[in-house]
Amino acid sequence: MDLAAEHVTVRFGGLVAIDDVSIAISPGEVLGLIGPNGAGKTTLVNVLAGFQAIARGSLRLGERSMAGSPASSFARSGIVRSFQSVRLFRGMTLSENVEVGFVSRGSGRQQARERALSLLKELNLHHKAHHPANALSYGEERRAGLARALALEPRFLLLDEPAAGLAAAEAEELRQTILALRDRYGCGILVIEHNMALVMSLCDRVHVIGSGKTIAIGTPEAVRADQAVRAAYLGGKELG
Ligand SMILES: Nc1ncnc2c1ncn2[C@@H]1O[C@H](COP(=O)(O)OP(=O)(O)OP(=O)(O)O)[C@@H](O)[C@H]1O
Repeated sequence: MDLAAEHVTVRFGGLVAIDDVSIAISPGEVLGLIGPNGAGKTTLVNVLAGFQAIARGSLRLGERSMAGSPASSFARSGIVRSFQSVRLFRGMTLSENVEVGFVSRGSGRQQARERALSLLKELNLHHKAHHPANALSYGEERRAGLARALALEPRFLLLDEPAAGLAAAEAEELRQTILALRDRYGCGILVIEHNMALVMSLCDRVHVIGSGKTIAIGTPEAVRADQAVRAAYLGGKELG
């Protein structure tokens, strides 16, 4: 069951932020969404997560039309979006932050606690489980954001620049974590990311947009070699 936007257009007043774009994510794949600043990446992810109304086009999860449904209905269907800045509940422990997600999906308190601890272990954060959420390092906070998103049991996980601000070693750790989570949970993962080395090594496919339009869709190798991508996206420079 794919999550797909077809021929979608989004306008902000007179500005066409997304112009007839079709994008699809399949379960179990990691799809990169790249493009220069202002290309429309965040807007497109907001469309897929149900946070942004569309002027034209369609949106579906499998056979089910999602356009016009409230954001809560996207979340209930397993479409989970993470934000660039992690919004943890600061007055709670890390574990409690994750438990909230499991409880919202119907787990009892005890089960939520067990599942939170097991997830934190997978993300190499169990040593911080009972620390206040405001006592995490930057890298830990980013992984905590991932834990929070995973506690919502996503079928599709939409990640907005998960590696922003991470050092190379932390970005590599994040890459391995994302792939392990994909393999374990089988969810489709869309990643907006400016770190090209990470995009090229993490993604099964890459969707490139510029000025609200699709420039190319393909494997990392195909996209890296694409003349239109080089010209429009990087002014002819080598990608990655
Ligand atoms: N709420 C809004 N109101 C008006 N214009 C908006 C709004 N959100 C985005 N835009 C405009 O739409 C275009 C696409 O923005 P968007 O944030 O989706 O791009 P992006 O590719 O995510 O950029 P970045 O890489 O800088 O985050 C930009 O021209 C932006 O200024």
